[in-house]
Amino acid sequence: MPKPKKTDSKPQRTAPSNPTAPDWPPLRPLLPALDLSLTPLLTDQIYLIRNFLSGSLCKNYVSFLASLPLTTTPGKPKKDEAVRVNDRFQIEDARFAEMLWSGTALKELVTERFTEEDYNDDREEDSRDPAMSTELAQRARQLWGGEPLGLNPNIRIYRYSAGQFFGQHYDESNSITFPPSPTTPKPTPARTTWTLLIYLTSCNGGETIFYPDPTRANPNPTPISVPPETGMALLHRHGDQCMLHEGNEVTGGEKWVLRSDLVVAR
Ligand SMILES: O=C(O)CCC(=O)C(=O)O
Ligand SMILES: [Fe+2]
Repeated sequence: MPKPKKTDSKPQRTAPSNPTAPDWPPLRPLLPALDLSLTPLLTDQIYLIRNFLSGSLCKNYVSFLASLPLTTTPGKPKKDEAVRVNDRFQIEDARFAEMLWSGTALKELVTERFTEEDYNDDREEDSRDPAMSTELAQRARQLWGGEPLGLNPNIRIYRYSAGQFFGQHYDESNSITFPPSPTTPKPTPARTTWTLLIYLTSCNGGETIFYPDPTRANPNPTPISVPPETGMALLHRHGDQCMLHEGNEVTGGEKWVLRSDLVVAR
């Protein structure tokens, strides 16, 4: 097995909305937020939101993204970088990050509906109780590694065609200055704690595969394989507690992914 590498090792500062940012299509149609849920695949490590974006929205996005100037990542990585072969587009776009956070179910799921108990019928009564909402905020900070502010304006688009892949690696946490947003009117010291992947297509192969650390009790744990599913979002913990993972080789069709990160206050 090749030595796992780190990615995104350079610290980055966020910039305000980029004037050269793409004219992103609206995030519509969307499924009603109440029909969506944050489902644990591995508690405290990997969560899924099925149908986070609708099929028609994904289709529309893929045709739009295909018109952007994607560049092929060379197969020869810099020292200490994971081997990755895909076509990418990267942009600092705080406005789009805010659109993805507040203009979808994400903000509500991450800040209010992230535990099984919160799906019960008493939810509305609970959230009106100040003691309950303090407890909820405390539990959110525990799971997400701090108070969730939004998404990393560093937006990355990946296209993997047949034969392309992203080798085994860990995702690093980055310190950023979170730009002013409706919830945080001033620039706020922040850091990324979870990776957000949104699959815009299904394909053959291309699974995101996570490798749990071997333990004494389980020296040979089964890898956790997530096949790309149109419109599904995946959140996984990164930084110190990141699991080793990879984007398996695509064997048929195209895998399109939109990547950002969850940002919390420092
Ligand atoms: O494309 C994938 O399945 C994985 C992408 C990934 O690991 C990353 O963006 O860091
Ligand atoms: Fe990764």
